[in-house]
Amino acid sequence: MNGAIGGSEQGAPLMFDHVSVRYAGRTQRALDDVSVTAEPGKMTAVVGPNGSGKSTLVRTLLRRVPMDSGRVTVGGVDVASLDARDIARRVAIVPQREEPVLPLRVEEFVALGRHARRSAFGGMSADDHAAVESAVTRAGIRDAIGRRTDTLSGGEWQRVRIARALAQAAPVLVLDEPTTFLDIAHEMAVFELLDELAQLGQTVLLVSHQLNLVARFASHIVLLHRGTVAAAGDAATVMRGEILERVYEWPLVVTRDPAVGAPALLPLRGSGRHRERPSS
Ligand SMILES: Nc1ncnc2c1ncn2[C@@H]1O[C@H](COP(=O)(O)OP(=O)(O)OP(=O)(O)O)[C@@H](O)[C@H]1O
Repeated sequence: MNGAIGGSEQGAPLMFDHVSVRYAGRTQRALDDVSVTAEPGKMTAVVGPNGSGKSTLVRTLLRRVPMDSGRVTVGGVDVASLDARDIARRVAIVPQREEPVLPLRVEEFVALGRHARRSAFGGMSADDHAAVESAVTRAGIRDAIGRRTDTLSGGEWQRVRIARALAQAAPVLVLDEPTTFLDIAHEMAVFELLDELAQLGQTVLLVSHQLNLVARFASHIVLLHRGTVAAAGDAATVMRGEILERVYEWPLVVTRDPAVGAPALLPLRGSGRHRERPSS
């Protein structure tokens, strides 16, 4: 990821307000009275073990899950009152999973991010072209231009999907595990890009399993556990050994990231004769 950052939309607060969700056929709620606020100008991260409800929270934004109670607002407007196009003008989402369905070229796929801003029969405007161009540069996918999306590697496809969301130029950017499949350099570049976008005023909500990078970059962290908020706050508040061991059900220590001094998690070998404990 590289290139000039410019023309970012100013963010709007994204609020999940006492949200409860129960999927059909399940006795347990996937989310139980969860409240999360992502503020403009900040990177907010939602973390937690597999199945703790992170993607469900993202899905409530698209109204794709049955909410028992609560509401989700963007800039104070309830998403229940908006149609899909209105939501897409306000929130750009990179979902956790997605396969290239149509045989599109990369630049055509990124241009889909402009859909909500175009008239039904109009072609691409100069603004649309500029937004696609900027997204391609920011996402570092220029080398992939001209290629078909179904020929990309996992990491290339991930970055192309991020580019489509950037092209949307929405005030709120929501990414569900955007660095899966990415190597160290591309993963760091994504975190640095999101940090820059947040500093420019956008609202950035990130779902991630990369706790150590989240601790370095996010200003606000929400730890989900079995559909409830186990901890929320800055890295020092959430990245605590006793909390993380209980939630992840695995022995670990929290140490200091030598580069920046942020809390850093070190999982220990946890079973049988390999069980480790730090020497004190
Ligand atoms: N469509 C569905 N129908 C029934 N249960 C579902 C459905 N989608 C998710 N769940 C359940 O809801 C709970 C939360 O799932 P969710 O996908 O939100 O977790 P997650 O925190 O995103 O997990 P991961 O880290 O594995 O992606 C899990 O128990 C999951 O099995």
